[in-house]
Amino acid sequence: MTQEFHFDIAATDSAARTGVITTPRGKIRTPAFMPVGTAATVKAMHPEAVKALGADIVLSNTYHLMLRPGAERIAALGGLHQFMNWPGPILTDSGGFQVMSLAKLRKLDENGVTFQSHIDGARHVLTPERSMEIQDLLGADIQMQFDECVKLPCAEAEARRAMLLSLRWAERSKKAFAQKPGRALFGIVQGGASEALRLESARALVDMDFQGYALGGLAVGEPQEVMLAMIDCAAPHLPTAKPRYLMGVGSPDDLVESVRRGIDMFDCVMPTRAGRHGLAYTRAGKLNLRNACHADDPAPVDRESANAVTRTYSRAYLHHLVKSGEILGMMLLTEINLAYYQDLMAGLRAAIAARRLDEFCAQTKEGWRGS
Ligand SMILES: CC#C[C@H]1NC(N)=Nc2cc3[nH]c(NC)nc3cc21
Repeated sequence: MTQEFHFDIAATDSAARTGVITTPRGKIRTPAFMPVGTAATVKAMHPEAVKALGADIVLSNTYHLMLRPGAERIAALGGLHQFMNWPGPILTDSGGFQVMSLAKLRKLDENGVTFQSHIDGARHVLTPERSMEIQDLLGADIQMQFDECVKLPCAEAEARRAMLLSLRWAERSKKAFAQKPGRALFGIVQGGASEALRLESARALVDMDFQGYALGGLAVGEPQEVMLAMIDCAAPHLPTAKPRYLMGVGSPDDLVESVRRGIDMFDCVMPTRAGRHGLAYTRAGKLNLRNACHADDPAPVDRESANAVTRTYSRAYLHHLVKSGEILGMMLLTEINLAYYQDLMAGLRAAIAARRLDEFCAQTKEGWRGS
């Protein structure tokens, strides 16, 4: 097994790329969708099932795991892979976004963020150095720099202040990063909806030289065309040979349009969260199984699906489970949605390799129009 981290692009179709990221814990086929495993679990899914659906890598979170059960405890138990029974690659987010969105009584200064846990109110401090230490204790294969995630949208001056602080924290993250064989550290391009700030951030991070680059602070309520414009602005200034990761994105249409613009990695809570709320993502678009129109429908979600759950369980049964608040409803719909997301990514990879991406995207979107 290799002890290196490297990205090999196998084919391109316009700006889109397909390839493989090789890590000591396994290969990641790109474009890749990472199921979100925030608290060391992809909610409602056995890890074996997550793997069987086609996921090569999962995401977990520094913020949640430092609060409970604790990074040192996970390290003492053999690290996150052993703890959650996921032997494949794991990417950990660095905590900045979750501190902004979840923690109470946050105080931010040049050193880092002091905050109170949303779980028990305990006081914690996150700095670039502590975030790197936690991600190292977890044993993450891909670690993210610690950054300031200012609430967006915001004034350009505020976005610039946060972007510049995040650049200084990127330097400190890189300095504190325990470069163990095969481990990677990604920088995070900031800058809100400002092309100038995005360019400034991208260029500064590239000069620091990371193993991969993420785009953060998008899909936070801005129109899709603004998000896509930021990708068009930043992606060409990121090294072609390194992975590009769009954080927290997105809907199936977001994935398609971002892959076309050269994004290689994604994570999003949509498929898992929507599944727990009775919503199914399918080739024909979205299906709300809470809707009474499904109460007597014996048809499965998609009889052509490669996934057995999608192909066999009736809409009437799924409707019943969802309306009854049964745990099995969450499990089945989470599987249906992750299966669809992974099948979409597999289709995108194959289409790029065959240099027929435009045709694939047109066919895929035509299918959604059926909904
Ligand atoms: C500004 C910024 C930024 C990014 N910084 C870090 N560390 N994690 C993120 C996680 C995200 N999830 C979503 N969901 C829409 N957007 C995200 C953006 C970030």
